[in-house]
Amino acid sequence: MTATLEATPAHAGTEAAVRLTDVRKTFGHGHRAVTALDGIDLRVEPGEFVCLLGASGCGKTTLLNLIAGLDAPSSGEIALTTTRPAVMFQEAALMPWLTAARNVELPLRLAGVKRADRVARTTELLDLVRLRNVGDKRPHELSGGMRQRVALARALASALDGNNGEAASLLLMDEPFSALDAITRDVLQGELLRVWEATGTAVVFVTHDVREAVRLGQRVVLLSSKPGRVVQEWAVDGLTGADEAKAIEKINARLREVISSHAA
Ligand SMILES: Nc1ncnc2c1ncn2[C@@H]1O[C@H](COP(=O)(O)OP(=O)(O)OP(=O)(O)O)[C@@H](O)[C@H]1O
Repeated sequence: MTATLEATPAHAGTEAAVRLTDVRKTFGHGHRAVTALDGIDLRVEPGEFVCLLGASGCGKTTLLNLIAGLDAPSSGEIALTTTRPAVMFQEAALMPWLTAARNVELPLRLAGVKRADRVARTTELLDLVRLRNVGDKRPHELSGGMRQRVALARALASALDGNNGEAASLLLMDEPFSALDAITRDVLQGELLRVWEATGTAVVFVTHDVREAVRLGQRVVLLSSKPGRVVQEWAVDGLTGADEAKAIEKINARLREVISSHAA
């Protein structure tokens, strides 16, 4: 089950959805400089679901921001096949004065998509996240889980290239369910897997929850802290029952080891 980054020769010839080569990120200068990430090599295949796992402060958000193009690496290379990755954060950050449907439609409007196409695509996306009946509600009228579904639909809308209606080819998610209660989180994880299967998008999902990473991901990539480095990765696709439990236990043990070696 355990694999190293080098152990993916089957994809060597194909173009990756995301490819990071020797990426380093330092914040600040001189004796105050903090190296958040160092020597990160990572490849995510088209349509692959990868979970980035690590303790608080190990650089997960920094890495996602770099992939999203929200920040630039200090050195190294980042290559994406899409120019418009979809991004979803812990907080839904919806426009409170707009209805759910208008929130989903907003990125399409900003991209200059024609009204009839916008309406059709918004309806499709609300259907995809099972919110068709609440399109006319404002964010404060929705539950936390519903707001995150709207945020997911909006993220998918923002990733469209022009008005050709193509599904997102890369979805970047930063602990999107961590503020939700356990039952809602469980439901939303299932919904996300359904949306992933329906759209065929590649997903990079940041979490500090091993159980979540193993349930969702095809591959779990563990980062160390200060600086963040890839320490190990596991293929976890399709694991259920005892195999899933064993994987969770194994990854948890390794995560604890990484945290305690950092604390020592
Ligand atoms: N803008 C910034 N300026 C200075 N240091 C920063 C900045 N952003 C992040 N850092 C530092 O980089 C390191 C990685 O931070 P990052 O937020 O990426 O970690 P994380 O793994 O996402 O943490 P958490 O799980 O707690 O959200 C931390 O030491 C943090 O203090």
